[in-house]
Amino acid sequence: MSARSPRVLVVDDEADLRELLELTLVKMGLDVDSAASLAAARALLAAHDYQLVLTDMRLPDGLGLELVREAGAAGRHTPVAVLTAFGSADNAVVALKAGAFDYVCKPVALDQLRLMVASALRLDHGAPAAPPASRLHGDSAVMRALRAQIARLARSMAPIAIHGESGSGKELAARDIHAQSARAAQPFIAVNCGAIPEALMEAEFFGYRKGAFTGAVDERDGFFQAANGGTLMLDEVADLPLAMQVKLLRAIQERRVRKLGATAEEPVDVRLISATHKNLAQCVEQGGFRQDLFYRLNVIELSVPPLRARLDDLPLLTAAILGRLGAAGQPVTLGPGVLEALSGYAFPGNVRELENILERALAFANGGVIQVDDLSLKGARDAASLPPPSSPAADTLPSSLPDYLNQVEREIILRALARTRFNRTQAAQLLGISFRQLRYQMQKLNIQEPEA
Ligand SMILES: Nc1ncnc2c1ncn2[C@@H]1O[C@H](COP(=O)(O)OP(=O)(O)OP(=O)(O)O)[C@@H](O)[C@H]1O
Repeated sequence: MSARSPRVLVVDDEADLRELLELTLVKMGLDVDSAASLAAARALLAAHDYQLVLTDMRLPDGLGLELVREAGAAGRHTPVAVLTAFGSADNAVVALKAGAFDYVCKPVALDQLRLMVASALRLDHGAPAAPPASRLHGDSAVMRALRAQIARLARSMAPIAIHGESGSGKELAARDIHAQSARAAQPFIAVNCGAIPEALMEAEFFGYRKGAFTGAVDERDGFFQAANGGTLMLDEVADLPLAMQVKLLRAIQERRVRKLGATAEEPVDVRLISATHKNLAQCVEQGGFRQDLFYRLNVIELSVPPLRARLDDLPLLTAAILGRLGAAGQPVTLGPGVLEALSGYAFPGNVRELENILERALAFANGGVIQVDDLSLKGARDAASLPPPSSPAADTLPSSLPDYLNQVEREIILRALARTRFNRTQAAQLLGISFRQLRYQMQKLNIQEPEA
């Protein structure tokens, strides 16, 4: 073996398994050392640099977890992966929480072992040398702590659950984690779990073979295959129907998925990030979310604070947003008192709402200078707490809730379209939804552009 091969340490007291692991790793072109106890492992770790340590959980003189903790405490960046008995989610989760890079279930599936090892070795070669600048602007203490936490978490495979109000920057945080990880060159796929019709979910997540169902004219990959080697973000994860939760749990445990209509499963190497603005633990208590899936997804929690809890960030955030808005033409600046006015606002829609407020203000502003009046903050508050003109009186109820909601939605979309002269991109931005969502809702509600 050439001196430049990556060096890996295998720690296991079962001679058979140790040999199998050694053989597999040597075949991957690696230099392999092995140890049968913690003491032997420590001696080797003190003498050599390893790119990966793979250790059994239970060793004659202690727990493999101790190697995980020691690597962390010594500030060594050696990733440590743990072998755990199949089905013992506890061990896997405990190891990840303690800072393990990843885990492998016994009996060891060699294809999965190879994927794990390859992904650990990318830490040395694939991770961006200088991690890209964070997309999360803000200089408040909470924001700085969040960025530091992200930089730490990016190096492992541990699933991360991001919690935060709508528009607070959860997706941005997830993108940061991915961009700072050794997976950065692989895909980042974000899925809005609330936006997929239940009947299509399995096909969307796992893919399908040609002819699996009527309309399956070609073979298609699902989100898992698309994110292979990279990161899969499950946004609005609380909206997953229970039946899909079961299937997802299975895919996560087995690290394999089966396309609809296929007989064989395929291994997938995907880091999971989930996000929700709901209290997931409460959803579990109320029976809307499976405890076992919660446990698997919630290994490491990241919380993105609402904008009103970090108003110190307003100057930087505003500058960044204005920089973007002004990029097309003349620079945009703020008139006197504007930042103060913004500081007094509660931002129920968080940074996304700040973006909308500034964009709308710019449309009203003269000469690229936004004044306090242009912000129409009060209006923004009214819009948030809506009652539309045709709302029923407080003590009456609509005869049909869906019809009533459709009517409300229709009126608001029409208002936004009127304000933007039927520019759907701008109208979608005003409403804080995507262009596609707006187009879909317009079709659903039969809103048509007036003939010129
Ligand atoms: N700290 C920040 N710095 C700069 N831009 C930010 C920051 N936080 C959020 N944004 C911007 O605000 C908008 C909303 O952010 P993002 O989509 O990440 O929020 P979210 O929490 O995922 O929202 P939702 O819950 O609705 O999915 C985006 O346009 C994003 O670029």
